[in-house]
Amino acid sequence: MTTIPSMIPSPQQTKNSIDMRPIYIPNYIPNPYYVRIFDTTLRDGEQSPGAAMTSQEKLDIARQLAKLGVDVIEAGFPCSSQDEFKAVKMIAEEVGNDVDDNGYVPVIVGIARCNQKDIETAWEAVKHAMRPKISTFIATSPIHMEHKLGKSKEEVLQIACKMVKFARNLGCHDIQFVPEDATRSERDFLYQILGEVIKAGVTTVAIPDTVGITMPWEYGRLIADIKANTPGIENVVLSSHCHNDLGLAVANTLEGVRAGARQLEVTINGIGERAGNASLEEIVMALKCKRYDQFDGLYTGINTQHILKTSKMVEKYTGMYLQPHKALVGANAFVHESGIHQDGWLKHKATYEIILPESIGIKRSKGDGYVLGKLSGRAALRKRLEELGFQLKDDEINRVFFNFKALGDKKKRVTDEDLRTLVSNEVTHIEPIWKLGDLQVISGTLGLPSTTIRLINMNGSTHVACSIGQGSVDSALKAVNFIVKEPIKLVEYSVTTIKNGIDGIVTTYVVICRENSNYESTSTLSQENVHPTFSGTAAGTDVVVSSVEAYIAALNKMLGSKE
Ligand SMILES: CC(=O)SCCNC(=O)CCNC(=O)[C@H](O)C(C)(C)COP(=O)(O)OP(=O)(O)OC[C@H]1O[C@@H](n2cnc3c(N)ncnc32)[C@H](O)[C@@H]1OP(=O)(O)O
Ligand SMILES: CC(C)C(=O)C(=O)O
Ligand SMILES: [Mg+2]
Repeated sequence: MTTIPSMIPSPQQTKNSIDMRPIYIPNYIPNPYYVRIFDTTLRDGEQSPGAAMTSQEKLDIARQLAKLGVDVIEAGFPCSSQDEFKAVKMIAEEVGNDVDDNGYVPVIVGIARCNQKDIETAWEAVKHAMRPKISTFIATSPIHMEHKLGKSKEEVLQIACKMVKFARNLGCHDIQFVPEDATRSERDFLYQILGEVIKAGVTTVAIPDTVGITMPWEYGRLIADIKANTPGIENVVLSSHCHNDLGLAVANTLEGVRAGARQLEVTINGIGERAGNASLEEIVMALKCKRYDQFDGLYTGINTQHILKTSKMVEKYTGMYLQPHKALVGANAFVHESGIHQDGWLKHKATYEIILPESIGIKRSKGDGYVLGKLSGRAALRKRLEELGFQLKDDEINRVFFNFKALGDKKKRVTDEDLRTLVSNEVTHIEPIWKLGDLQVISGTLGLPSTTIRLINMNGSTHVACSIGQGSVDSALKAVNFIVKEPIKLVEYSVTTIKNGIDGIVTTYVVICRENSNYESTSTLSQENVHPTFSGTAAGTDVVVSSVEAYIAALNKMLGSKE
């Protein structure tokens, strides 16, 4: 066992030598403020239903995990299949020997049950790494020992010690022992078995909350109790391994580290068996955010700039897609929609953002960071309009804002296209060129729907046309097109009912632009090519009439607009 040097740096010294990774000694971390990150995305993460990866994909992720700077990569369960063995071996040979300029190379772990075949296979897979490690586990809770293993406490204790010694005799000197289902195990038995495997030669012991049943304060207490009661515990590194069945994996892990765990077992995006494991990004950023006020100066060696890239890679390879509101790496994690937040954020980012998104590798460009919708306010509307190249006066903003809110009530998002339409509506005050006279629709099961329409031009002339179409509305709009003879492209069409029931009022919203438009302009700020669009709305009890009226309203704006 390594003896502990007497010179331990203070938090202040640690503060000054920020993010220095101490040299790797299996059973001891030379800096008491350093927390090892043990990534198990490729082992427990892959146990997520449907997340299986090929050996090549696992190798790619392992390379990325090394860029992220994890201390330990649990690469897989070598005994589980041939391709899994190959994956772990490739990772050990390649990633496990790729030493960087600072001497960093990740430890490569293969997991094994407490039996000779698993352990031999794991060793064969990892032994070519510079820092190979075997993690061997056996359940210690009454329910698992009785119903799953069919073994007594004495048998489990004896198997565990025998298998640790077996692994050492193979030549493996860095061994982790895991008492599976530790949080439901009897305390005294836990202290006993941990004490015995430490004597048998393990370098780390992990305490898994295998079924995610534990409360944060219970998990913290368990770690503290193990530290206080396990013979020889000071000679090994204590590791936490928490599952998320009650959504507490991260909270439990953080309590674990506060109580003395100095290795944290985590996965990218929090993927893992059932509801997943503690998420690497959440743990690392929580430690970073609250390093001095809550965690006594504890720190990790993670290069946080690689978090987003790693998250995206794992999402893609596992097919485990992130919910938009996933902390830190979800699509909405740094996006603001409500007006009060947007206003604050536009004035000073830290009003609503606790970390710089750039610190986890998010690159923001213009227009990122906020979206417009029903709950947005004038500040964000003005900002986006400016980004799109529109400089509006206050009274114009107020009028656009009124219509913007009305649109927001109908749609989930108000897009840039919508904004351009709202502005074009605001700045064009047009005398109608066409009005609806009459229309008649024939529809049913006998033949195609057809519409006969009469439009009145501003010069007083009337024009009649008839058209068939895919449906009643389609036939009516086509009949309008026959009369007006303009190249119109329908960009958007939506109908909402204000009151349920067949007698309800329908509101129709139509957006059009010129087909093959040459009237393209360039937004001054975004430099995008922009086709002017024109909208119209109408309401009534007849959906076809309402649609035609909305279409004609948009058409009149288009005809009246200047290039
Ligand atoms: C909490 C965890 O995350 S543990 C890790 C879970 N991960 C996995 O299981 C993924 C990889 N697993 C596999 O590919 C397969 O389960 C294999 C290849 C390991 C084993 O397959 P099989 O031999 O067909 O066994 P099967 O999976 O059906 O059953 C597991 C056996 O291991 C035994 N076992 C379970 N845990 C342990 C252990 N830690 N030590 C020794 N034996 C164990 C069980 O009692 C059972 O034995 P039995 O068949 O005598 O009843
Ligand atoms: C086998 C161990 C490490 C585990 O994944 C668990 O108990 O959750
Ligand atoms: Mg687990």
